Amino acid sequence: MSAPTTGSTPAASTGLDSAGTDSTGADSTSLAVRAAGVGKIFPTKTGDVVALTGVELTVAAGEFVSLIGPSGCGKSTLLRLIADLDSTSSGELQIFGKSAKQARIDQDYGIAFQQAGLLPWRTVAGNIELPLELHGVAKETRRARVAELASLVGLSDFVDRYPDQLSGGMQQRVAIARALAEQPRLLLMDEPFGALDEMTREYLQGELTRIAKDTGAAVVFVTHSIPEAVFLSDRVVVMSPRPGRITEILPTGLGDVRSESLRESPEYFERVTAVREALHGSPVERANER
Ligand SMILES: Nc1ncnc2c1ncn2[C@@H]1O[C@H](COP(=O)(O)OP(=O)(O)OP(=O)(O)O)[C@@H](O)[C@H]1O
Repeated sequence: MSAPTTGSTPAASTGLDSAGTDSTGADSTSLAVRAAGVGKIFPTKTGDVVALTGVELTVAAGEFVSLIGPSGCGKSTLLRLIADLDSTSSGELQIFGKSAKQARIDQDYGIAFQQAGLLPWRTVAGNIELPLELHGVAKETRRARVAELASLVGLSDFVDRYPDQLSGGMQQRVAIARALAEQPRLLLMDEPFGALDEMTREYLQGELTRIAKDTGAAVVFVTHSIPEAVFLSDRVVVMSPRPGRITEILPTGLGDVRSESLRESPEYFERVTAVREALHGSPVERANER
């Protein structure tokens, strides 16, 4: 993971000047994601739903950014726009300086969702190599890459198993390996640990920070969990609904290595409190609202 980059202020700016250069001097092609004034409206029978408005966000190469906010604030919509699974209604979105469509064609990112979405009739190896197979990668190359990825996610002894022979956490690790198969520079993850028990979840959080660091991939991670967002991220993006927008971006500044002891450190509690207050207001503010 990289050090926190652009600011902690409410996301009033992309941090980019007119030359497409951010405050760290990086040009837009070295940014994993650049969203400038991005909006999304879903027309429905009962009227337009403004899912996102004025989203300004940059994610640096190798940076880990979480999106957090109440249900319906547009977290998944933003991730789907980045993944080119849906199109923006306004604003500009670039992935490594390209359109979302071009980045999809170039396989610049891998995706993992809450449901692992494995093919039950294929083994672990068969699932991991699927994207490579679909893109015509030779069998020998696929085999070597599967071995590498299975080792990365700690499943070397399970490559011949089928999904229904694996725990939920192991299935999710297969999904992460599959998302990494084509060595993407960006991982898009929508609550990938949401369906797991707390212990497995914490274990996989540690694994994911290690994998992100080892591969150098940037990560955009959607979660409902404040501790999870803080533990994983270089920056936490706080969103609010009606219409969905970014209200605050908080750098965690917790350093590159995420050890289990971090979860009990004062710095960690401080950041968790800061994100909680950005989401819900301070206890005094909440009491005054009652
Ligand atoms: N295809 C669609 N058609 C109409 N409205 C949609 C569509 N997809 C999303 N929305 C609306 O857009 C808003 C944002 O939805 P989105 O799923 O992005 O929120 P979210 O923050 O990911 O929510 P959750 O945390 O519950 O998953 C919601 O009001 C939702 O009802």
